[in-house]
Amino acid sequence: MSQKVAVLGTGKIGEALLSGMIRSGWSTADLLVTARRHERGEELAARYGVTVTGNAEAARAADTLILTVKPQDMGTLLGELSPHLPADRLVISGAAGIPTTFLEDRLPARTPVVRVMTNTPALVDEAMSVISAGSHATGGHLAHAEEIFGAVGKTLRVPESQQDAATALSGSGPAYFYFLVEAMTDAGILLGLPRDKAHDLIVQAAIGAAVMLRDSGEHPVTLRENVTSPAGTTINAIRELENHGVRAALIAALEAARDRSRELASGSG
Ligand SMILES: NC(=O)C1=CN([C@@H]2O[C@H](COP(=O)(O)OP(=O)(O)OC[C@H]3O[C@@H](n4cnc5c(N)ncnc54)[C@H](OP(=O)(O)O)[C@@H]3O)[C@@H](O)[C@H]2O)C=CC1
Ligand SMILES: O=C(O)[C@@H]1CCC=N1
Repeated sequence: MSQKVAVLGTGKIGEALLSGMIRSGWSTADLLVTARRHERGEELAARYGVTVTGNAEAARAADTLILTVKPQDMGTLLGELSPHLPADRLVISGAAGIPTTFLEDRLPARTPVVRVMTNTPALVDEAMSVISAGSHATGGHLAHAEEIFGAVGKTLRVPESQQDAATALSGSGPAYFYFLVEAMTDAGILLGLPRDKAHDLIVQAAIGAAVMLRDSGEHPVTLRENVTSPAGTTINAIRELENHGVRAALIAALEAARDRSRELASGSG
């Protein structure tokens, strides 16, 4: 028997997941989506050939519901779907900061809830989706969440107490790398390179470094030391990074992201 999956609140993350599920072979007949705006629903139906429906109907029809609204919209969405949700349906939340207890308190008793923090590289099947069980979710529910999010990249199970940290590292993580690329491209302009060439050089350096980090088995320190010749160019740059406190800035930045994730826990922040 086919399992129906509904994506509720299909914005950037919901669409990234939906498109990945279709790319990886899910039948559109088994997928439902909801959107707040009529024109957004029409856009998704035209782009993917999926059925667009209301939140109440999705709650009644789907075996698994994936909620990809903003944390601030989660309370309203749960209010819309909860009265229509049959027992034992799996509810997966993709929202930053929102604890599984927030959903459990607003859904029918003993509803299994799984919390997932994915990231935008889902669009190119290179996401990291960090998965935690709520109090009524079983290993089978976690495995089902892994099957769904495995369509768009890697998955990792963590205790829910680590979700705010995971959100700071990997949910927000791509933004830090885009920021670094943007800043280094500006440096290329300062050094007299045309912007398009500076961009290409930095992006390829990022891709090469990322593949080596993933595939070489070497520690990042070793990889950096291998680039850093005695009395060479790289050590001059590293000294400036240390002088400007870049390491401390990154630690503080991720701590601030973790703190914001904690603040979102009420769903109203
Ligand atoms: N963007 C990212 O990099 C990541 C985001 N997340 C999490 O994913 C979630 C979604 O983020 P993102 O995709 O960026 O946000 P978007 O605003 O792009 O998507 C959320 C969508 O939900 C819709 N929506 C809101 N309320 C309802 C409702 N009651 N019924 C149906 N649809 C509704 C919104 O409609 P409308 O268009 O009218 O606003 C919007 O299209 C957030 O909780 C975020 O924390 C997680 C990992 C990474
Ligand atoms: O900035 C945010 O709140 C979302 C969650 C993780 C990435 N983007």
